[in-house]
Amino acid sequence: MKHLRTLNKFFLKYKWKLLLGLVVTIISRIFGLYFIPLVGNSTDAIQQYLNGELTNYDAFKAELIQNILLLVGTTLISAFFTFLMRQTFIVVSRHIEYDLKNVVYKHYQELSLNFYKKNRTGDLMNRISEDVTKVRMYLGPAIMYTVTTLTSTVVVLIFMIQAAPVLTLYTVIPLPILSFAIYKLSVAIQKRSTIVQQYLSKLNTFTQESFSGIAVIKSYGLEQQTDNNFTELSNSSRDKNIDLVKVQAFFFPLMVLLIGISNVLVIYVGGRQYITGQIDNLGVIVEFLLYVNMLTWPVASIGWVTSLVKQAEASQERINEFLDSDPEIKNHKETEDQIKGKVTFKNVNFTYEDTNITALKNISFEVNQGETLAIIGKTGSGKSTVLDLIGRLYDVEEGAIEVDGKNVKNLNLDSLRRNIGYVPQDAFLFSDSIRNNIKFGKENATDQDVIEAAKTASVHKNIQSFSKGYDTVLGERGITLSGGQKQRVSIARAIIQNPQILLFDDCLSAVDTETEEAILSNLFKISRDKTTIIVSHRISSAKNADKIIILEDGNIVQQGTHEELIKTDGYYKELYAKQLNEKEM
Ligand SMILES: Nc1ncnc2c1ncn2[C@@H]1O[C@H](COP(=O)(O)OP(=O)(O)OP(=O)(O)O)[C@@H](O)[C@H]1O
Repeated sequence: MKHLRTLNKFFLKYKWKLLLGLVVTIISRIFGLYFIPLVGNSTDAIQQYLNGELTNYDAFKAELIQNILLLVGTTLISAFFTFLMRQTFIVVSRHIEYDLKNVVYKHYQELSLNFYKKNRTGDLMNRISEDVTKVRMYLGPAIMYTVTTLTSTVVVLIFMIQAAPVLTLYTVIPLPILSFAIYKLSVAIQKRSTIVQQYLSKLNTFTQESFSGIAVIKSYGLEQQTDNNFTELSNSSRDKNIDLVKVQAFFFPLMVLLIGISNVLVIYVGGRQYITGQIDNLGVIVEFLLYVNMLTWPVASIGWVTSLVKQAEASQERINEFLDSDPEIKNHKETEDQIKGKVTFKNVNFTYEDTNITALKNISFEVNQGETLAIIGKTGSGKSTVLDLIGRLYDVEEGAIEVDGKNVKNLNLDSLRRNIGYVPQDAFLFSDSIRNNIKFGKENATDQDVIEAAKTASVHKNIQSFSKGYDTVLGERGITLSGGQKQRVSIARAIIQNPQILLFDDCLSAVDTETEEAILSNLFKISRDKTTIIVSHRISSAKNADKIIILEDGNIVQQGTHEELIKTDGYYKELYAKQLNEKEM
């Protein structure tokens, strides 16, 4: 139970509701069982009247009517309290499920990129949905049935022992066997349902990927192969489901068999005791038959509840594994910082933990507030890594990265990131309206702000040409926009937040040189007091920058202005000549 201890704080939060649930359950059980002595009493009265021991017909009739009214009354009261019982326990379990999901989601958001690289999205989703649902089964039904079982068993046993102690002993003998058998069965069911669940996850991932990659599947003519793979997977999934159903089919017959054995024992032992005079009235046997049936479900539920708790324990362990993992990137300063934008790299070395690739080697440079730096280099030379390190998506071990002369590790993380407008290489747009995609950068932005940002990113005219304008809803991953349009919406999103540092990661690659020029000149106007770093493969993006650095295999191999670099032999000069040639052709 050690993993489930994490949930104790939630129990404390809802302690009064849970206590109320306990009281309500006890009341509902007492009233729920009260009808049994009434039935026994009525049977005895009928027996006495038939034997001639009771001669007054009116008194006999009055007793029966009184019993019937009491029976209806107590059952109604019990039903009402059973309703309240569900309203407390199950409602609390839903509240805790909600709280737990929020806690997990918030923690996920705080975890670093490295965590996301190590764990698959499907797994993350499963833990926040499937696993939390399993934990809810412990919080709601498991606790509710435990309380019901305990109260029912205690109340029933008190009633039974009062009526006939020896008969009680015989009739409860099969019940622990029933509980154990149900437990074994539940474990077998659980094992099989875990496998079914895994197959379901595989099927989901497969279908999701094949729909997302439908363009590749179609263009390579892979429909038949994909279809075959799907059929194979769904056949295995069906077989595992059939395995599960076979075991589940034992559940009710087993219960009926064991209830039957208890009933036979009541009739056999009770009958013998009645014949030998150890029991005075037949009503006791009738009462016991009802008691046994009232006890069966609670006792059977012990086995079921045990397996629910075991499943919840396993799920909570998986949830805790993520909850206990510390975000690698931590905020070391509570108070906010005013960011101006000067960026300095001092002898920075950086190696990716998972691939062991040293992406940056002894990198040093400085960009003052208001300046523009361009980073040029071949693919894989470390350009994107430079940008990622400024916003502390990763922390460096060797060397230092400073903003406004302070190590980024000592700045308030929130202030730092809010002052960075980052446009990634692969523009990611949410399945939402264009307006909201741009506003993502600044929640309280007005429509005018959105339009201004879109104008600066040279995408306003395109958006206006859509019939729904800024309200155009983008499909999953923004598929209704062209590559260049996506990049520009993504630029507008960075600009709207009015950050002090703008980081553009090769985000003009999909626009023509004319549009590129328009965007760069607009950016120049709005970023006079801001620091801009542009990563690019194109000279046209870099030529107006205050500084240009050339990266090769993680090293700075050249630096200077456009004018200086085109006069120096090296990568920049070659690239310039090549791109000039292409333009002329
Ligand atoms: N998240 C990552 N985890 C592990 N290794 C990485 C990661 N990102 C990049 N690398 C590796 O680090 C090196 C530098 O990559 P980086 O993305 O910084 O290059 P780049 O110059 O931006 O390339 P491109 O122009 O193709 O975008 C590459 O060898 C790459 O394989």
